[in-house]
Amino acid sequence: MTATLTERGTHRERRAHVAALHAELTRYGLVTWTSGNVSERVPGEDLFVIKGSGVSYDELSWEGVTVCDLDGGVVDGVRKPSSDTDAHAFVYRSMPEVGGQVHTHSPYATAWAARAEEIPCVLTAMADEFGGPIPVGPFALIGDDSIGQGIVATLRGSRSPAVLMRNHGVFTIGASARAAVKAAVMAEDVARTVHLSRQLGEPVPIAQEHVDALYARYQNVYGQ
Ligand SMILES: O=C(CO)[C@@H](O)[C@H](O)COP(=O)(O)O
Repeated sequence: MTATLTERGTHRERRAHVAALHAELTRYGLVTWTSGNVSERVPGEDLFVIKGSGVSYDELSWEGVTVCDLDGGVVDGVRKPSSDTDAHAFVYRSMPEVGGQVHTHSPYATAWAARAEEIPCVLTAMADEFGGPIPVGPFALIGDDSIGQGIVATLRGSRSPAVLMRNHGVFTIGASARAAVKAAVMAEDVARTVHLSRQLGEPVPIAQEHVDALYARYQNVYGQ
């Protein structure tokens, strides 16, 4: 990652959009202090925008979001980009269909990550959004593209847009940053419900044919 840190004010609208999406992370209780981040690809430009490292959510405006190239180098901005910039860059380079990414330490889902245990598909809402269990990715150190490699290795070929990176937290992908935020919100919701269910006994799995049918309906028919 290079850091020229000069502000030219490019991609201001997308940076403002990504800055505003961070409010969803606090709204749903997915992050504490300055943990977590959101990024979004700039279509057609081999660039993405990502939260500045350690920037307070209360102060986050477009200037708190930095423009990077797909190697993680800073292109425009006055904030050093997120610690996870190289990880996000690796995912954007490896998965052209990904338009947005989110990272959180949301408590219930991260509790599953701490146990390196996938969340089994025992809720229709899981079949809808994740198309099966939420998988666990490998342990990876923070700061280079190791996390990105783990995300790609786990999610490539999976229907889940979320991975629980072992001992760390939740990383989600989507066609847009908003879609990745939704996956992060839903991941925490089902992590909590399945945890509660396990306090009552053993949750009942959903048959694969029903998971497939639910996923197809939600992805293709649900909504307006
Ligand atoms: O856990 C990590 C690193 O993966 C981050 O979520 C930090 O919690 C926030 O880092 P910045 O995005 O602010 O650098």
